[in-house]
Amino acid sequence: RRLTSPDSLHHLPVHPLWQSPLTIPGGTRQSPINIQWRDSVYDPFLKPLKISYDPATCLHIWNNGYSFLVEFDDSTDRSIIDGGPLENQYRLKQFHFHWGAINDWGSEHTVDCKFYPAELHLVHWNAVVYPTFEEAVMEGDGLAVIGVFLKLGARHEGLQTLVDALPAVKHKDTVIEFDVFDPSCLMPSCPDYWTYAGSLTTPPLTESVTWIIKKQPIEVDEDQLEAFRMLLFTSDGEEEKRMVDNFRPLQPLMNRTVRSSFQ
Ligand SMILES: Cc1ccn(O)c(=O)c1
Ligand SMILES: [Zn+2]
Repeated sequence: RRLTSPDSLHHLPVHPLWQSPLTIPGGTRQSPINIQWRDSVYDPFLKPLKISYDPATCLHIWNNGYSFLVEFDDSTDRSIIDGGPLENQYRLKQFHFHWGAINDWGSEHTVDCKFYPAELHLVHWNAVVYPTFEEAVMEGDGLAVIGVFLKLGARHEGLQTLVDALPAVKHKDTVIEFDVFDPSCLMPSCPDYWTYAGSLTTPPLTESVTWIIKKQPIEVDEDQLEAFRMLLFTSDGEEEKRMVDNFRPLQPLMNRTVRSSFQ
């Protein structure tokens, strides 16, 4: 006996993405988490993170209905990261952000329970071991995501070229060409990071991510954060819903240790 017939499902309220299951049954390494600075363990064997991105691999920006993604040509090893906690190199596929309706919250990870107004995620996959991104998403060592906190401060000139393009992707499922951008301009100058084993923060929430969270935030100004907040979750013609608060709630640390690359 089917508990819910297919047509009855259509009458359920539509859940925005991150209000999808808050916890994964049997999940032991979910993300995001609070990083308690004093509980993180310095690991002297952690290497410096090596980043080499080719700006020409940038393809387009698209509003996928829960963030805006800047996607890259990942058919070759032209934009990769290596070193850090990683066993081999990982290919850049896309980067996106999570942010709040106001500056008091918006990041996915917190540091000593402090939220930042936004968080950048640069998503890479293990093309050395897995043939496709889709397969890597299902494997424990499949993905590596660099997290960078955004704090309110000076205008970020590198981010501005991205901000200027956002009005063109206001609505869900809109895309524009964006063919030269070097995401390394979004990296803070300090090399220090925390790292831990976690998951995607959006469905399928698979436990396939080695997280590398930069200790130092980058500064952006109020106008740049406001530009994120004028994007819409909704498609053109639908009742407008501002794209804000697109972050997943904190998940239990369970049996994990956060390592630091610094003392
Ligand atoms: C692959 C993936 C998808 C969504 N988010 O938020 C991530 O950080 C990584
Ligand atoms: Zn993310």
